[in-house]
Order: sequence, then structure tokens, then C-alpha cells
Amino acid sequence: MDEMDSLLDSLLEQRKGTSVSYIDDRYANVLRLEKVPSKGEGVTTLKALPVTEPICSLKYPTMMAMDPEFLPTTCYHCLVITSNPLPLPGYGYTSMDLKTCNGCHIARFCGRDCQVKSWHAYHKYECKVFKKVQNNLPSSMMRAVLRMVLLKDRGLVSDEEWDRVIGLDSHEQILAGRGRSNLTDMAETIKHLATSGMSVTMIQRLIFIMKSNANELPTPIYGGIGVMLDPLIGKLNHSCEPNISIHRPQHTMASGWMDSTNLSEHERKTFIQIIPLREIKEGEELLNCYIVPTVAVEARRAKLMEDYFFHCECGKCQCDVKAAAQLIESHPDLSAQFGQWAQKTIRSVPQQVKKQGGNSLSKAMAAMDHSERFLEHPTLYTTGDYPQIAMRLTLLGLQSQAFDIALINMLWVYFLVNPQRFVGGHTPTEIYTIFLLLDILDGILRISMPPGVETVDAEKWSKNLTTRGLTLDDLLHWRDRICSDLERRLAGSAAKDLLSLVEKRKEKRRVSPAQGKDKAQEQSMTNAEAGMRSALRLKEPLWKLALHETGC
Ligand SMILES: C[S@@+](CC[C@H](N)C(=O)[O-])C[C@H]1O[C@@H](n2cnc3c(N)ncnc32)[C@H](O)[C@@H]1O
Repeated sequence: MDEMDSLLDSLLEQRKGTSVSYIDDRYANVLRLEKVPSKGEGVTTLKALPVTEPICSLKYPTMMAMDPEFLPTTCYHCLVITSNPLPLPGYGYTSMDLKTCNGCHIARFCGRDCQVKSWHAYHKYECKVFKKVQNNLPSSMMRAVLRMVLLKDRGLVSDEEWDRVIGLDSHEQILAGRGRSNLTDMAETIKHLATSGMSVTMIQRLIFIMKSNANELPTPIYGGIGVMLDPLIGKLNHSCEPNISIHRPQHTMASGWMDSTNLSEHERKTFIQIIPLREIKEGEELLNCYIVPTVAVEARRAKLMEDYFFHCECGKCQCDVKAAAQLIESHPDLSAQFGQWAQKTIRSVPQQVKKQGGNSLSKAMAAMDHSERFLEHPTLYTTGDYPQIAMRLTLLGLQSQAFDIALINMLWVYFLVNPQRFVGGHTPTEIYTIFLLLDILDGILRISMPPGVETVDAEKWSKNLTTRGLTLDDLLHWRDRICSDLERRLAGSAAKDLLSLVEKRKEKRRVSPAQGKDKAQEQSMTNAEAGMRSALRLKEPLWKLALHETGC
């Protein structure tokens, strides 16, 4: 064991001396790896990059695994999503039956093509392991490491790839210093499951590397579904106002994405892309966001310290701290009241509705009523927990089939939170919330009825919204405006592949039997705007600002 450890140490020492190439030759004239003060190494650009083009494309990662809840509804290989976890029709997934692997009964495939490719590339090794642990499947992080161990043992990982992974920053000293932790147990379990000759120390190092460098396995619009590690992404440093994002193009999800005849050779090999969120200047560092960007500044900093061992000093953190301090000074009571409201709402409104007809909905409605006195203070949305709470109320509204509640909360997020919290108009979080908003609108307008929803529910929602100030005609008008806003954002970005999803939505509206005549075109814009302002209980200056900032 000791011999193994010293061999590993000497190997790592040797690696420090050799230079590992993290930048693919194709991007060597665009990107460079260099030392960045107080951050270790980072990736910088060698030339100015326009916002409309992907910066680089990355191939299918070796270390990747889906979270357990997505396994039953997602193709194990091309990751096409076949069902929406929310009670919404959705547009980001394909409705199809998946074929279950006869060996492990865990992996499911959209077709033979994906099953065969996956089998030969990696699944035949994992399948045997999964069979043994069917009822106690290891976490996604462990499965990602397990795949690497299985492939490396069989000589199926190139030296170049292995060097790039094993050379990543692992914070080994800090993590190992936390004592014999559950990470060692994890490494031992992986060694046992894989019946691997690799040392526990080496497997543990792979776990440390995963913990320090992995990112979410992204879907084109519906957020993360697991973990993945790409050595280039692992070299990107963090900012809470990032200038890039990791994008999964829509075409990579369709069955057989590697073979589609319409794609170029380069696109076929693309699994994900790094895309800019704004124009990037020559020499600028590419910065990724490691955490949920809408969380309040103290919580962001605490999470980054806990998981990545640094204190974030990005421009956004500094601004948020200053703004929060100014608010406390100018409105001490208001800050305290907001804090109390936020805590009470988080305590009383569950993340998941366990049973229909409970009193969570009335608690959500009470929380919404109480939130209205804070609506005139934008600092509260930009520095506090407001987005998290509004999203929780939205999801609760959807799960309780109260789409009117979901809609108002989502509109607050769309008009008040997102424009101020994000760089660029096409970050995945923002795009996700706009698609979600359109899904909710389509349910209320009966353009796409969510499964299990009765006409009488839809009538009740529209009545409640009309009482609040928004008629169905107003909603149709806003649906068109929000669609156009989404279209504009995507057309001006490198995520243009998502435009086809907006186009599908527009088509739905054209054929909707519920509408008949195209009334939204006829109705006065002024009425629709007045309706929205009144429904959101916003005063004129803030409403004007919200309209301006959304570009709506
Ligand atoms: C995914 S790695 C990024 C690449 C790393 N700098 C390297 O040299 O390999 C994450 C680690 O980089 C450092 N880091 C990333 N962003 C940082 C930031 N904004 N400020 C300080 N350190 C940062 C932290 O040590 C963090 O755990």
C-alpha cells in the first residue's frame, strides 16, 4: 500500500514537470492556459470573441453520469429527455418509449443505435456492476469515476486524456486533511465494484478531481441532469457574473446525434459547447459560474468556500455586499422584515407538494400577499433570496394545479429578477425560466393543455387572473411579446439551435382552437400593459425599468 502511494506521488511529481495540453489544437489560436493572480491557472482568449459564435466544442466526456431520478426517462447514451418532471407539456423533450437494458435494467435507450454504441464504448463493463447493485445504485459522482476506472483498467483511455484528467487541480491536501472521510469509503467501494487493480489512492484522487472540477451535465433548456467532467472546463475559473456558459446544443439530444446526416463532421463530434454570454475582449479570462447564480451573496460565498476553497471577490459579489449594506443603512426595518418574510416562506412553503389539497397553497398565497410590500425595492431581488422563493412558489403552484399563482411568480422573476441578475440574455437559467413561463401561459390559455388538467381548472385560473387585472386577451398579447423577446435573445447568441423551439411555440399559437380570431393583434397594447402592471402590483417607474431591461 505504501509502495503504491509513493509510486503515485512520484508519478504526480513527474506530471507537474511535464506540460499537459488542456487546449485542443483546434483552439490553440483562440485560447491559452495561463497563471491568473490568486486563482492558479485559468483560460484566457487570444482574440476578441463575438457573442454570436460558440467559442469551442467539446466531445463526449468519459466521466459522466446521470442523477438517478433522470435514468428512467432519459436515453442513457444521447441523453434525449422523454418526459417533463413538471406538470407541463413542455417543448424541450421528445415523447417516445425507451428500451430498457436487459442486463442491468437501469440504462434505457431511445433506440438500437444508442444501445449498441453505448454497449461497445462503456456500458458492457458497467452493466455487470449495475446488475449487482440494482437496489443500491451508487451516486452519479461515483458512477462517473467508476466508468473511468473500468475503462482505464482495460486500456481504453488514451494517455493524453488520462494525463489531462489526472493533472487537474484536486485540492487533495485539503480534502485528504479532512481525515479518513467518506471519500475514502467511496474509493474503496469503487475499487471493489470494479474489481480493479487501480490503487484506492488513485481512485480517491479521481474522486477529488471530480469534486473540484466537475460541472452539471447540461440539457439544452431544462437544467442539469447529472455530472460530467471535461478537462478544459475544469480549467475555467469562477465568477458570479460569468462571461461564458456551457451549452448543450439541441441537435446533440436527438437519437443518433453522432450520425445525423445534416450535421458537419465537427458538429457530429460535439457534445457540448462553451458559448459567450457577451462579447469577450482579447486577453480576457473566460469565467464560468460554478453555483446557482440567483442565490444571495452570503450563501454564494459560503458555498464556494465549502466546495471550492476560495473567497469570491468577483465584481458582482462586491456590488451585492455594498448594495445590501446601503439598504440596511437606509431602510433598516425593511431589510429585517424582508429577512423574516424570506425565512418564514422558506420554512412554510415546501419544495415538493406531498399530497393534493394540503394547506401549502394557502400558505403560498399568503406569502405572495406579504411579498407585495417589497416589490418597490429592486435591491431585495438582486441581493437577497427572492428568486429562490419565487421559483419555489412557482413550482408549488404548478404541482398544486394553481397555474395562476405559478404565472404571477414567474412574471415577477421574468420582469424583476432576471434582467438584473444575469449577464447577457441567454444564460441557461434565464432561458429556462422564459421557456417555463411560456409553458405556464400555454396551459392557462389552453394552447397546450397540461396532462390531467380539466377545462374547469383553466377557467378558474383565468377568472382569478382577470380579478387581478389580466384578461385572456392581455395574456395572449404578452405571450407574443415574450416569444419575440426569447427569439431576439437566442438569435443574438450562440445558442441559435434553440430558435426552433420558439418557432414550434409560435406555430402552436397559430393553430390553437381556443383562440379563433387573432384578437391579440387587435387589442390595444396600452390595455395589456396596464393589465400586467396592475397584476404585478408595480408602480410606474419600476414597471418602466422592467420593460426596458427585459427588452419586451
Ligand atoms: C475548476 S478549478 C479551476 C482551475 C484552477 N484555477 C487550476 O489552476 O487548475 C477550481 C479551483 O480554481 C480556483 N478558483 C476558481 N475560481 C476562483 C476565483 N474566482 N478566485 C479564486 N480562486 C478561484 C479555486 O482554487 C477552485 O477550487
